[in-house]
Amino acid sequence: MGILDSIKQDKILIADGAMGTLLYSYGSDCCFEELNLSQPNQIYNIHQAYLNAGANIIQTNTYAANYHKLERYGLQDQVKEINGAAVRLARKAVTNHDAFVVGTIGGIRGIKPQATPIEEIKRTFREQLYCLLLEGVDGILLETFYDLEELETVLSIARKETTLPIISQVSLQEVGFMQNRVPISEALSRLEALGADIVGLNCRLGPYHMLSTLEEVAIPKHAYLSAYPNASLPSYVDGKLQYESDADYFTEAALSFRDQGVRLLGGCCGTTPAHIEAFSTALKGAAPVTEKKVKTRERMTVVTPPAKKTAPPLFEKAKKEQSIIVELDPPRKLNTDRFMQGAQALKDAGIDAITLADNSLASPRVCNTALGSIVKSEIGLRPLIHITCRDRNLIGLQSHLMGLHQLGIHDVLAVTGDPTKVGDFPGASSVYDVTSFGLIDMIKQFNQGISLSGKDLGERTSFSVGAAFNPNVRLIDKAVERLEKKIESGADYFISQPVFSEEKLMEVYQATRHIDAPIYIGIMPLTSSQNANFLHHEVPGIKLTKDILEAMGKHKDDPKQASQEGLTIAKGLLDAALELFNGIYLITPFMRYELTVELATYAKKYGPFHSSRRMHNV
Ligand SMILES: Cc1cc2nc3c(=O)[nH]c(=O)nc-3n(C[C@H](O)[C@H](O)[C@H](O)COP(=O)(O)OP(=O)(O)OC[C@H]3O[C@@H](n4cnc5c(N)ncnc54)[C@H](O)[C@@H]3O)c2cc1C
Ligand code: MET
Ligand SMILES: [Zn+2]
Repeated sequence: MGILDSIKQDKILIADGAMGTLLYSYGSDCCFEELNLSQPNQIYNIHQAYLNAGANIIQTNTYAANYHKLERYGLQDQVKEINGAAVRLARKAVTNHDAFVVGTIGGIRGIKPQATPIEEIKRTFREQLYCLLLEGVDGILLETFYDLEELETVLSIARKETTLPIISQVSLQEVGFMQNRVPISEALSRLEALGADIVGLNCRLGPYHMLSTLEEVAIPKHAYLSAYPNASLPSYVDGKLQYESDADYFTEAALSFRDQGVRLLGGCCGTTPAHIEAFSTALKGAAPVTEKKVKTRERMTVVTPPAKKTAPPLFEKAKKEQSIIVELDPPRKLNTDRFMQGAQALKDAGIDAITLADNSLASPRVCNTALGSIVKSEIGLRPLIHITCRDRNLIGLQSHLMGLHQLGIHDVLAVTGDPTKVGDFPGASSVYDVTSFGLIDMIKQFNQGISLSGKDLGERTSFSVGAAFNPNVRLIDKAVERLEKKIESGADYFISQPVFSEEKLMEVYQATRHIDAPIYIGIMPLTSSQNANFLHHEVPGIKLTKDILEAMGKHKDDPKQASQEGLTIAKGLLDAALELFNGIYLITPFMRYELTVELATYAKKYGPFHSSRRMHNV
C-alpha cells in the first residue's frame, strides 16, 4: 500500500518534524545533509524518534542536498552519495514500522528570486530528484518554496519523471499570501492543476498563521491538504535561533488542522518528536473532514489614492532648461556649521538642489537624510538624497523610503554604493540585498503604493529617481548600455561622475543623444596639483589631459594659485558642458563650497539661456 492508498482510507496521516533545527539545537553547525555520511547514527536516531512519536511518513535528510546549496561547503560533487545515504538511512529506520519515506527537496529561491536563474534551478533539481528516485523512495516532498514560479517549474519536472505521490508545499509570507501577494488558495490550486497529489504549507510561521490561512482554502478536489507548521516564531537567544517548545499547544492545534481538512500533518522548524507525538495522540482515530465552510477574504479592491501633489521633479526642468545641482557632502564630524553655511551660500547662488551622498567611500558621515531635512526646512533648499544598497537590508531600505516620504523628500539617487572595503571599516558587512537596479525597481513600486513584498502602502510615494552614470570607462558604449538598462528599471535621469576633458564631454554627448532621460554632467574643480595627480593616477577611469596636469603642476607650491587654476579649468569645462547639457552637477571638493558657489554663479550667468552668453564667447 502506498501513501495515497493509506490517505484514501479516510485517514489523517502524521508526518515527522524538524530535522535541521533539531540538529542545530544539538550543537551541529555544519552542513546538516553531510551528516548522512559522517554521523549516520545521529540521523537514524532522529528518524527513529519521530517514528516512535507516531509519524507515518518520514522525510529524508536531504532538504539542501543539491548542487547549488552543497557548493557552499565544497560538497557539490557529492549529491549522489549524500542523497543515496539519506534514503538508505530513512529506509533502515522504517524497517520495523508501518511508515513511508519521502525524499525531500527544498526550495532554493529566497527573497531575491532573480538571484538564481530558473535554468540553474532546473539543473540542480533534476540531479537531486534522480538520486532520490533511483535510491527508492515512496514519494517526493517539495517543501519551503517561497517563489511559486520555482515550485511550479520543479513540480512539472517531477510530475513527468515519476508516478509516485508528490507533496508540494509553499511557505507563507503572511496570512493568506505567498511572496508577491500570490493568494495561497490560488497557489495551491495551481499546484493541484500541475498534478501534485498533496498540496499545503510548511515553515516560516506556526499553527496560528497557518490555520488562519487554511480558513480561506477550499478542500481540493483532486489532491489532499497538508500542513507542517513551525513550532512558533523564532527568537534569537545567545547567538542562536530558538523556538518555543510548548508541545501541548500542538495537541489543540491538531484538531483545528483536522477541521480545516488537513490530511497530512507534520512539523517544520523548531518542532521535535514531542510536537509530533502531540499531533499523533490528538488525532488517533480522528476522522478527516471532507467538507468545510471556506472563509472568503473580503476582496478589498485597493484604491490607492493618487500621489500627493509635490513640486515638479528636477528632471522635468532638466529636460527643458538649465538645471544646476551641487553635491555638498555631510561632514565626517558632528559640527555642521560649515556645511550649513555652504548650503545657504549655494541656495543664494540659485542652484536647484543640493545633493547629499550616503556615506560616500564607505565611511561614516552625518546621516544625509537628517541633514537634507534640516536644509529643506531651515534653508528652503531642495535636498537630493543618495541611497546606497550597502548599509541597509531590504527592511532598512523600505523603512528609509517611507521615512523620506514622511519628510517630504522626493528626490533620490539610487546607487549600489562603494563597498565597505574602500572605507574606514573594511571588515563591516556590505549588505547588497539588491543593487541599484533592484533599488530603482523598489522605489518605482513605492510610487505605485506597493511595497517590495506586494503589500498595499496606503499611499503612493512621489519619488523621482536618479541613477549613477560613469562615463569614465574605456568603452563608452558599455556604460551607455548600463544606463539604458537603468532606464528599463525606471531611472528618470542620471548624474555622472566628474568629467575632465572637453573630448570626454563630447563623447558622452554623442553616445547619449538618443536618450530622452536627462543627464546631469559632473564637473569638479581641482584643488591642487596633488589632487589632480591622485585623480589621474589612482581613481579608476578618470584621466586628466596633459594640459590640465601641466597647468595644475605649475602651482604645486602655491595652493591659492592652484585653486584659482582649478576654477579656471572647471569654468572651461563648464563652457563646453553648457553647450551640450541642460543638467550640470557640480561636486564640492573637501567642503570648499566657495568653489562650487562660484561655478554655479558662473553657469547661471553664462549658461546658454542667458543673453550675455554669446558676448562671453566672443
Ligand atoms: C553621481 C554618483 C553618486 C554617488 N554617490 C554615492 C554615495 O552616496 N555613496 C556611495 O557609497 N557611493 C556613491 N557613488 C559611487 C557608486 O556607488 C559606485 O561608484 C558604483 O560602483 C557605480 O555606481 P552604482 O552604484 O550605481 O553602480 P551600478 O551601476 O549599480 O553597478 C553595480 C555593480 O556593477 C559594477 N559595474 C559598474 N559599471 C559597470 C560596467 N560598465 N560594466 C560592468 N560592471 C559594472 C560595479 O562595479 C558594481 O559592482 C556615487 C557615484 C556616482 C556616479
Ligand atoms: N524539513 C527540513 C528540516 O527540518 C527543512 C525545514 S524548512 C527550512 O530540516
Ligand atoms: Zn522550516
